[in-house]
Amino acid sequence: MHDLLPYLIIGLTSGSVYALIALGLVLTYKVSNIFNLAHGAIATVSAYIFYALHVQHHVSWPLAALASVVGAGLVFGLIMERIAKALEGADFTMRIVATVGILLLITNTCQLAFGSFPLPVEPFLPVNVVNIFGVAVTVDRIIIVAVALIATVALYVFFRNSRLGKSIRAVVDNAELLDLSGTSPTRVRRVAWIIGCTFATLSGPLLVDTLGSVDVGTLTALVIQAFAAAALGSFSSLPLTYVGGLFIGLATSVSTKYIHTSDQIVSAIPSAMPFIILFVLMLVMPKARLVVRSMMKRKLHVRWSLPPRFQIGTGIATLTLLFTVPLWAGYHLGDWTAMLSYVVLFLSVGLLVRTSGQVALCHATFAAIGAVAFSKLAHEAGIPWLVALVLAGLVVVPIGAIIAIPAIRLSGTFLALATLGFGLLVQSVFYQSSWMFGLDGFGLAMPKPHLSWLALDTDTGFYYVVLAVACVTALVVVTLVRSRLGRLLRAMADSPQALATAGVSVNLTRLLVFCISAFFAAIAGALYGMYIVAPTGQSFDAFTSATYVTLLAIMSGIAPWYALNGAIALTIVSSYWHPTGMSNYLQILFGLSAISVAILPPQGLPAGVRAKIDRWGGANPEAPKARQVTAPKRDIRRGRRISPGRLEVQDLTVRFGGLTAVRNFDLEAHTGTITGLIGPNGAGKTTIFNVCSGLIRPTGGRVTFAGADISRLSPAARARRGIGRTYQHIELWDSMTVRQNVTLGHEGALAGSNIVRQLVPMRGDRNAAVSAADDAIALCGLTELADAVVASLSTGKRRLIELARCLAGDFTLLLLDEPSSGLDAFETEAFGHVLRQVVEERGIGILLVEHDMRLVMDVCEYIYVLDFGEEIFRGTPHEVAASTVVRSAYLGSEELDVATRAVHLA
Ligand SMILES: Nc1ncnc2c1ncn2[C@@H]1O[C@H](COP(=O)(O)OP(=O)(O)OP(=O)(O)O)[C@@H](O)[C@H]1O
Repeated sequence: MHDLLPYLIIGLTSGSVYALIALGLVLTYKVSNIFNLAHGAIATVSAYIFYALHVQHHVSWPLAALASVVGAGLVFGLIMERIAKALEGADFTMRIVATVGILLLITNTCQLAFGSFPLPVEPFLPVNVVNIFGVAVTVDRIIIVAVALIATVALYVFFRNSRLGKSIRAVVDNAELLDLSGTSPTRVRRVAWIIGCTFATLSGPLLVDTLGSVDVGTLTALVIQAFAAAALGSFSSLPLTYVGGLFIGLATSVSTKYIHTSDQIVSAIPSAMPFIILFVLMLVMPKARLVVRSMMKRKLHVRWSLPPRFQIGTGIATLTLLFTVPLWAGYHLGDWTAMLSYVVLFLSVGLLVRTSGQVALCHATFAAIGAVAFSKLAHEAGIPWLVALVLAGLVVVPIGAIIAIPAIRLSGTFLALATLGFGLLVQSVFYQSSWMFGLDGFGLAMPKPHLSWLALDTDTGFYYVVLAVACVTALVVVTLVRSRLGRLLRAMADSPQALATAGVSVNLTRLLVFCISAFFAAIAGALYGMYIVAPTGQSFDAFTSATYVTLLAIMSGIAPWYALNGAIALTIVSSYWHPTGMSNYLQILFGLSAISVAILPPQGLPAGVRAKIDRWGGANPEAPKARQVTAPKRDIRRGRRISPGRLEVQDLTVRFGGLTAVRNFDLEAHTGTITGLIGPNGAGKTTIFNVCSGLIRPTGGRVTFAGADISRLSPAARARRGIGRTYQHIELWDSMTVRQNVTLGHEGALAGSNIVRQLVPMRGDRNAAVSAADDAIALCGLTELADAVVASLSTGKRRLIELARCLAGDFTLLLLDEPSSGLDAFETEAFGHVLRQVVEERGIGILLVEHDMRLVMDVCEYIYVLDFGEEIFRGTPHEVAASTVVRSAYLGSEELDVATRAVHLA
């Protein structure tokens, strides 16, 4: 034990600093839903201000510390609150992009001002030694631990007892309510941001004292320790976050005592401890804790791209230009080669981030492993160049699959965190090992392609090889984006839930896209490594993955243009124009662009100009033009009556923590009828739907469909069995057209859980899907809007599209959740008519949750009435209308009165 004490003291000291940063991170996350990746960078600023005042201008350390902690804390608190407010309507991708932008801005400004090398600082806290349990401890360590403890206790007491602290807690729970009570949520959030940033700035000088130097990298990367500590505190509990920080410090320090080995990988474990903890926590933490509260969905951008004719023209011109590069590039040729390898990398990143909407921050790691695998295969094993390149890509595919595991559990910021943690873990444990780049620092041997009859290993020859690989990659990615998988990915980006309830095994889709993306990133890494000649770990720094994602977020255009633009911005600009600090200025520009793109999504070209270009290019995609729909006079599926089935819910109970949303509920819904499920707000209707479609696991009870117990089936499997649904809060694939949405409603079950079918349709699939979509679109009166992008349509139309999507699918029972809300009286009547028609002609069943009682009474044959999660009545519309129990549950509801009168008159 006595031997252990020094490690415990070191661990407590560093852990205290981690705890401080983590507390600030949690506080700001709680009030704004923003995980600030730049939180460590804010600590860096205070460290540099302290350095400038104390070391360069000889200000006494207490004054320098006060100025750097309070000054930077206040300024950053105010700035960050403004940015967080501007980001309120932004989706999670843009939130991540904005904070990476801030990180780039801060770190590169610091590097311009103070250089990239560590600056030494003499310890300024007292270093006299005191004896604790027989161990000599310097006073500075005691001070650091005490400062963190006092700050944590003060923060806790402030939260519990002060009015402002209570307001901060209230703003987390219900900002509107706080506003109504007369306290400005903005002011409260501002205070929280100032406190949060001050906790970061406080850790800056403390860490400088412990490390004896200031540098950008170390302090900025501390955000990972902070994230790990915050994860241990479930991203919400301040005391647990403090304990989490201490735990990480202790785990790191104590493991150095016990891990003494010559094995390079095992010996790297202590320094990688925070990344290991973060990654493992992301894998094992209960999913419920990883749900971001009230996070905005992906923004509804109506994407515009050049008409195909112009794209082909631009493509030919670009290819011609790229083909002639060796003729005029001179000594810049190498940079053009690097640029092309980045095109491959950015296409791979874009497939994940832009097409499928998943922010993964580990592509630098995929690239590093690809480079290493290629070196081993081509250099050590002597495998022919092209085979080695493809094999290097394939080696990384299983790693992509492993990363897809957290992607299945996590989304948004948490996926970004887990993947960044993975990248840093690989970097700190494996980069220096002989498995990867080795300790000698000489770099990998990267053979270039060699043919006896063609000079491929010259600079020019190699340029053309990389150009060829980039073109093939672009072709494959563009084809993929336009293929069935591309449609699934775009749908997944907009609403994975809707995709799952359309019958698609979304996890498989995720797995596929991660594997494909990892494959191309590995190829890019190998090519980039060949360009560098002898790459080392530094060529693939894990943090650069965040820069790639940010860069892609600010680039316009569809594949492959965004990749080309991004690669040119990253490599070619600084190749031709390189004043001192150019790369820093460029990164600052990326950072500023990322912040502005996140805050103010680019509007692109004015609509008039776009329309003109569309006309010149012979396309007019934005105008909702009525494509000649070949809807048959009779629905081709009308003749096909489905076999009778029954959805049965037995003894269902659903609890959310202490709240029982549904209690011992039974229900039957038959094919060939419309069954109503009504009840006041909060009665538990949507919860029952979620259980039936597999989105919620009930606390008790079971669900059977067509005689089979489906209680344990996934949402996609239930959809494939014939249960379709719409959502109370419309879940459409907003970036797609009406026709694409409805067609995918049919294609979903065909893609299902089959890896090949998700990639390529069977013969005839496409025609069947288009035909089913045309029918459904015509049935719902949407023919005129078939080519309109759904994001641009009214709520009423969007409800109809959701119904059409369901009708295009091969479903036998539809769960419709408040489908008429947003429709006017005329549309509702027509809607009721459509429902009756499909039930009559196709024989499907409908379970209808609806607040429009007139519609319910009009179309339903049997109705279940629910209140506070329990059935209060069941019967025919007449019986329901006559029931005093129902009337008292709906006390004051005019709708019920009107509808009741309608029933009695009928
Ligand atoms: N994921 C959840 N976590 C905690 N509570 C939940 C969750 N989902 C629903 N609830 C609660 O369960 C109860 C039933 O909600 P539900 O949405 O099923 O009601 P509803 O009848 O559909 O209401 P409405 O007509 O307003 O949509 C409500 O008190 C709601 O706040």
